[in-house]
Amino acid sequence: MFDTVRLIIDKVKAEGDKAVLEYEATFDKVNLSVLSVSEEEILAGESQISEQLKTAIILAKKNIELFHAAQQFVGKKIETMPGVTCWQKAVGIEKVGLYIPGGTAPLFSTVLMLAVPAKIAGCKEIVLCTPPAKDGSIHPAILFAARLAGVNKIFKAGGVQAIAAMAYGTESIPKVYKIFGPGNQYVTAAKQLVSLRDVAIDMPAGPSEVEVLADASANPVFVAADLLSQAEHGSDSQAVLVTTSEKLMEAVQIEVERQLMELPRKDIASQALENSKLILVKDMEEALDLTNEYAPEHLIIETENYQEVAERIINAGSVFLGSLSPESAGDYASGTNHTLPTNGYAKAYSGVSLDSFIRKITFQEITSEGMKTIGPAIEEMAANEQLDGHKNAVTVRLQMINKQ
Ligand SMILES: NC(=O)c1ccc[n+]([C@@H]2O[C@H](COP(=O)([O-])OP(=O)(O)OC[C@H]3O[C@@H](n4cnc5c(N)ncnc54)[C@H](O)[C@@H]3O)[C@@H](O)[C@H]2O)c1
Ligand SMILES: N[C@H](CO)Cc1c[nH]c[nH+]1
Ligand SMILES: [Zn+2]
Repeated sequence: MFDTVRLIIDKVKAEGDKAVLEYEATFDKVNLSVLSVSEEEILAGESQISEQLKTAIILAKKNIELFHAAQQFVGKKIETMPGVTCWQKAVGIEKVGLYIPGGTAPLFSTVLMLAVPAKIAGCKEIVLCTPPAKDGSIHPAILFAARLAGVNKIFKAGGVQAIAAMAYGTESIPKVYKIFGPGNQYVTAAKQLVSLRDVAIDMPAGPSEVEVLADASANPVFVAADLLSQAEHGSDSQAVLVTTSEKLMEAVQIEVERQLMELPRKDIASQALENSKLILVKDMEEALDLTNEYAPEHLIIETENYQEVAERIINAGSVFLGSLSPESAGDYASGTNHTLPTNGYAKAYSGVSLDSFIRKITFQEITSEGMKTIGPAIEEMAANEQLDGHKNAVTVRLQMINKQ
């Protein structure tokens, strides 16, 4: 797969819009003449959305805003020695590219998860790419959420070609400094390849995963619903139950089969269930070891003492506590971000947050008092690294200060 992805990236890098348009015809089966979404299309899209959906999107945006605005960095000035002051300032990344998946479902909720923190961070240019439908349109809710959250430009491009276009720039799609957003295995591979040299990325956020960690107190109807909620994302999604109760496991198995039949996306979900597992463990210790080793993107803890269990989680993307906290809450509207590391990457990466959209610049200011105290140590270290130019930059200042 990486070879195919590399080929697409190279062609987009060399041929720009022409290659993106060709790949849109190949992979999304759509014949486009332009990639950018016009103002008229955005307005027409907005008029197609029901008032109920607008209200729900506005509610979700408000919660996501509240949660991410509370993550604002407050840089403290630290006097490391008298007269030597150091501090950090957070600055938004100027140009960011958001990828919104659209292959199997139009994920307009992901627009909020990425554009809301980008806006709070102060990113100036927020570009969005998403695959169009076969008639060349973009789902109206994607357009509505994008406008609401402050996206500057929207383009009809999906998959590898979209990632390559944002990484290198084309005639119409601007080059950005960092690319964000989840996607299927092709999108994730493309993000990893372009990030080797040319652009930053948030993290590998691939096919969705959920683990439910449950004991005998859990409700099998809820557990089955949670497993299926992620299985329906794609045939490569994973839904895992880890439980200390054989009785619960059997009840969940029956419930999954029953609820699956009622799901419109039962074909996708049943393929995902083939990569999924119900695992019986001997005790909570074994459950915790297994969970921390799996490092699930999402973890739902439905046990009697879920707060104690949660204290012992060290590897997971986002955790949902108790029987009334389904993953769907975090996927849409509780306020936390749903763009999260998959495939074990939660051991090393955090999900998207306000921090993902900023850099911290360090500052320092030294007074003559500070230079007198710190200067000799710098001179000594520079001389021993045999870097006399460095030493001299301090010496000339100390000479001037000592003359005063
Ligand atoms: N980890 C997270 O935070 C998170 C959040 C939301 C969604 N997701 C996941 O995002 C994924 C979305 O996937 P999707 O497929 O629906 O949409 P997508 O937009 O990621 O992928 C669609 C694109 O894939 C490309 N493609 C398809 N087949 C190809 C091929 N054979 N070769 C090259 N390119 C090809 C096409 O260009 C198409 O535009 C799901 O797996 C979902 O679970 C993850
Ligand atoms: N569960 C996905 C994250 O892995 C996010 C999502 C969007 N819409 C519904 N769910
Ligand atoms: Zn989901």
